[in-house]
Amino acid sequence: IKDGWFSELSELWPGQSMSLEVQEILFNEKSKYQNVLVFKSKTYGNVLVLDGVIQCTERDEFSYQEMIAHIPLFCHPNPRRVLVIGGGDGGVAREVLKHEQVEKVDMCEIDEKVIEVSKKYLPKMACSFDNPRLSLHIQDGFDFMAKHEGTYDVIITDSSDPIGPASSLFEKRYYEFMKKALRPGGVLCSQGECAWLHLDLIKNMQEFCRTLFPTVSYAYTTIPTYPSGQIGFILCSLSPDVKFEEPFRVLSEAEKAKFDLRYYNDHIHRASFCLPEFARKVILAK
Ligand SMILES: NCCCCCc1nc2ccccc2[nH]1
Repeated sequence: IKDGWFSELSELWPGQSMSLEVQEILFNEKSKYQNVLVFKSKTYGNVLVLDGVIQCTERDEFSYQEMIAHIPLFCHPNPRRVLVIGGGDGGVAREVLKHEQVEKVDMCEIDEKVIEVSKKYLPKMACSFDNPRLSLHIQDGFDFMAKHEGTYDVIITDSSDPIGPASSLFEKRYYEFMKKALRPGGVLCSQGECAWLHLDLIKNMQEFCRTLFPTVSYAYTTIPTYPSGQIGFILCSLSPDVKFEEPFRVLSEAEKAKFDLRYYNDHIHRASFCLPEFARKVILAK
């Protein structure tokens, strides 16, 4: 942090950097796995940073949390068992629990320091940790996945980036384990980086996913504080009949009111799968 500004620098986005003006540093310590920083920003609320990379801000987190959770959940006819890998801020769990038919959410976060600071400094995201339907596991998601077979209807991988503790979550072996952990008709949705920055990584992941799943697709959302202002999602289904682009279920106006959504709706669901030509021809090429 220099002259009151935080700048996000990473070899994952060379030559560019997002800066946020800092009002106050709230927390800054090394956990067992990474440096954990929380600061109060001038215009984006509290900001969580892991090893110098922005993970979420209070002002725009809803875009990512709603889309990574509701795109897969509204594509499944009756999701009862859900697994969230990562997402220590609790935002994804908050969104998943809005679905009443979900009986149990298992959440696996490797770094309990992330949960601790989220509860303290990101209360609107960490609001579901005491939900009786949520079961929290402080564990490496890769190891957790290897121990669960035929259990989950939906698996959401809300990981940080491939550099650091989440690197194993971007490998084919992890997707092989997720395939085993899913129930018939199961779907998965993973943090899928950015087409402006990581097209080769996305292409490679889509290719190995196609060797494992009959249905594979890619969507993205706009979010000011992630590099290049957007982030994507990798979607896979064990069912060959799923059409991710068309929500299987659409909420009534009454149900919509209860979900209190600020980003997700069925229109943006469909639109999020429309890719610009430079990305479509690489990512969706069979
Ligand atoms: N450079 C884009 C990073 C995307 C990060 C998404 C994300 N945000 C998180 C917050 C807490 C724990 C895990 C998380 N994963």
